[in-house]
Amino acid sequence: MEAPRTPETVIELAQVGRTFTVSRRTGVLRRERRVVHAVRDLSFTVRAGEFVGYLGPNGAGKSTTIKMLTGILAPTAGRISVAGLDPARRRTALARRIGVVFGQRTTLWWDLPLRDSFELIRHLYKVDRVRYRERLDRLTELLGLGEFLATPVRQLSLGQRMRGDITAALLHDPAVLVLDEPTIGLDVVSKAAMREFLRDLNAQQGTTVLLTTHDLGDIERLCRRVMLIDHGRLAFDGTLDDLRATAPGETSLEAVVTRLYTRDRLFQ
Ligand SMILES: Nc1ncnc2c1ncn2[C@@H]1O[C@H](COP(=O)(O)OP(=O)(O)OP(=O)(O)O)[C@@H](O)[C@H]1O
Repeated sequence: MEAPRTPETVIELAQVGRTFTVSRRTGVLRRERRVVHAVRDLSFTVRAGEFVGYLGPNGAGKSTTIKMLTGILAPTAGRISVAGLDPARRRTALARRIGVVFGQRTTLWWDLPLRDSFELIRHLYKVDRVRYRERLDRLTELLGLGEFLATPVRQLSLGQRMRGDITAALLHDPAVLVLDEPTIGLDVVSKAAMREFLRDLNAQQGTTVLLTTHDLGDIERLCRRVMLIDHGRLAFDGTLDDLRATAPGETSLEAVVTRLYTRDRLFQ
């Protein structure tokens, strides 16, 4: 009998660190320089087809990690590989293999109709015209984009814009999708639809998803695995059940996570 194949590793971080040097004025002619460790000694792997939640309190280092995974920031220590590439050195090549959505800001062209933004993205990523057409039709149907494809992005509601951003991130059929607060500000119906879409994408197409969110409903409904980062370090990595088991007696995930966030300190 053949041994089951272990899915390949698509994201790998080995002892990754990222520091920022900040300076502040402490007197008329004096400045004090301070080194901020946004991420320290961070190591983890994500395998193809996983749906991983990446949690942490404000300032924990989530955005810094995502920026390093997508090549926007280079690490100051350690090694990163995403889809077999070093993100900071191979940013353009990586862009063809991953999709990224920042819930707080759009990657679409503000003044252009949604359809034209997609067409520009097709050119940027050199997506074959026939495959692009098929994919756009499919995403239009799944995300209900039809009625506002001709609308300029600036006139879209937040929920419509978010569906546009998700489509833009998926047009080139990436193997990895990185989501930074994709449901922020969405109403309950739009949020449920977005979650259902993401769950199907992962289950049916095997797209690997790394999701950062402060919405624990996203985590409960989507993620089998959860990583928790605190002060730039990995504080927890396990299944949702493992996470619940860290705080026996707590019934809600919110209470469990609150306990972990505040275990050692409050607002340090
Ligand atoms: N460009 C920068 N210059 C200086 N310090 C920075 C910079 N970017 C991030 N930091 C610091 O690094 C730490 C981690 O920030 P990061 O934005 O990664 O946190 P986060 O987990 O995404 O927080 P939030 O949930 O509030 O978005 C914080 O202390 C932050 O002030």
